[in-house]
Amino acid sequence: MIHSIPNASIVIFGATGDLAHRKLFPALYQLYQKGHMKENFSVVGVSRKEYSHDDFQAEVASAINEHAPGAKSEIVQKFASHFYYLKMDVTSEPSYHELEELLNVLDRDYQTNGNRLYYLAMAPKFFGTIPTFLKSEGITRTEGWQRIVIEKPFGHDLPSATKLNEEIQQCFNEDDIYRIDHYLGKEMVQNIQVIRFGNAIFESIWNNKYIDSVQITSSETLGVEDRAAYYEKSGALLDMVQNHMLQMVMMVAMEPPGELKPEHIRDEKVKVLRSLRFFNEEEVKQNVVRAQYSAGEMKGEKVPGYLQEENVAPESKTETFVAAKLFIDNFRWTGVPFYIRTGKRMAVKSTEIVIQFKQGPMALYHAKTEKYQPNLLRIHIQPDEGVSLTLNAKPKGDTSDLLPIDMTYNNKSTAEMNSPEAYEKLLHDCLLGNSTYFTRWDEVALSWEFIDRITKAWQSGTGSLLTEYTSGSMGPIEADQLLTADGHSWWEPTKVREEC
Ligand SMILES: NC(=O)C1=CN([C@@H]2O[C@H](COP(=O)(O)OP(=O)(O)OC[C@H]3O[C@@H](n4cnc5c(N)ncnc54)[C@H](OP(=O)(O)O)[C@@H]3O)[C@@H](O)[C@H]2O)C=CC1
Ligand SMILES: O=C1O[C@H](COP(=O)(O)O)[C@@H](O)[C@H](O)[C@H]1O
Repeated sequence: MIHSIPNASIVIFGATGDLAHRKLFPALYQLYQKGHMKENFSVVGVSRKEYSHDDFQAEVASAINEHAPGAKSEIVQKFASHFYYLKMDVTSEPSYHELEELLNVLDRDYQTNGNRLYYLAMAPKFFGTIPTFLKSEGITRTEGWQRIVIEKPFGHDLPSATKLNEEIQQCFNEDDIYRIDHYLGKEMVQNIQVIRFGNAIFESIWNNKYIDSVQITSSETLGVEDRAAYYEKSGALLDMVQNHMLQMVMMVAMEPPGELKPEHIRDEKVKVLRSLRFFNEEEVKQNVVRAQYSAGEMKGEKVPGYLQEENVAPESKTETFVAAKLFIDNFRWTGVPFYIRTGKRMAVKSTEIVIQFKQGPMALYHAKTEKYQPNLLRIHIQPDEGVSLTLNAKPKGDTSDLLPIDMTYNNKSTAEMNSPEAYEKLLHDCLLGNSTYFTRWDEVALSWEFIDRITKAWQSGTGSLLTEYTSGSMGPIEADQLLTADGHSWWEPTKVREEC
């Protein structure tokens, strides 16, 4: 449900950066032009570059025109007039006094009641420093609420994430810490709950008695682009699996919450991680595949391999693709493999969840034909948003053959990725104090514990070896073998099927 956002000041640390320009300004703009933000708000952009307030407002307007197509210029101008700029090095204590002075003026001018949201759109090395100074310099000491949004990556392993968390928790209460995972803001990721718990026909068969296996694919066509400095250290495991992929697993596998309250939902999600089988080194080798893209062709154009990309070490062992077979050892899911895969430079940009149902007890029809397909429920996260259900029917006419048919609901079909919308939803929730779709510390800690075992096995050399896949493919053969060993195969994302 959409509510009006309370009066507040928003401080964006890293306001000249990529995230602020491509996602945050457009997301705030959408909230404003839809009327969810009234006039009583201010946004302070912070970074080290030299800008006047006017320059910054012009920059914000231009980012919105570029990244929010169709924005109306008079609304953009009015919206941008709420923006202020402070040149500040976040590591320098004295500059926080200037920030406080500016915020005090804005609190008064916009009657914000001292409500403040701090968004850390900065490199992770600053995630501990900023909250520490915000508290020590008294900026968080106002009458209103104080909330902080932390971008990813939240640490690079469990010890670093724990240390960071301790630093932040010394300055903000857990309830006021919003660890963002933008996949949780995606329309269809949020819809998983409704599809499951709002439809008796699904919830009653959502278990190992009726479900054969689950597949989650998030494939990208882009390569590492200009992010090698970050990506070389993270790879696909830390960049996508630790957060987005595990979040989707939790949403599919969680038990129904007692109530639709943030803590009830987050409690159920975290229970999934408690039941997730944590691999030993041998199990990592058997169940986790890692690979790197080699040169290939995308849309008829030659593209370089990962090792030829700018700022990538010539001998780099960073994985750009991960596939894994996961097990959730609980009453509902024992015996149902969860196959996940994600990678860069793959054939299509697509995120899809496929629930494969078991065959009925007697092969009345499918014994006679190869056209039989198991029933599949596909949840299309992006670029299309929707759900489809594959059934078997009889083709028209005098035949006993089978014809797989799709019943499809398309929520929205757009050429654009829906990330800005995800940020819009999440910013809206955060300004309203709703943390349902933000990650709680216990979720983050458990996901790191799971991931650290994989990293350790890879580093020790006992885990699976790094293999290769051609740019423009759907990943290495080893990822296919992970499934064929169980008599399964990857269901092609809908986009690939359409393009064939
Ligand atoms: N970009 C994206 O699509 C995504 C980004 N993220 C995360 O968001 C965060 C920001 O990413 P992104 O915007 O791409 O990063 P950028 O490198 O584009 O921006 C970093 C920002 O930090 C500012 N900055 C750097 N050092 C200081 C300092 N000492 N004091 C004040 N400001 C400083 C820079 O401005 P200046 O140099 O002027 O000081 C710039 O505004 C990262 O944690 C990233 O992992 C997460 C998901 C997606
Ligand atoms: O967090 C990240 O996500 C993007 C993919 O997001 P999407 O919304 O476009 O699917 C990924 O490209 C990036 O490497 C990662 O840091």
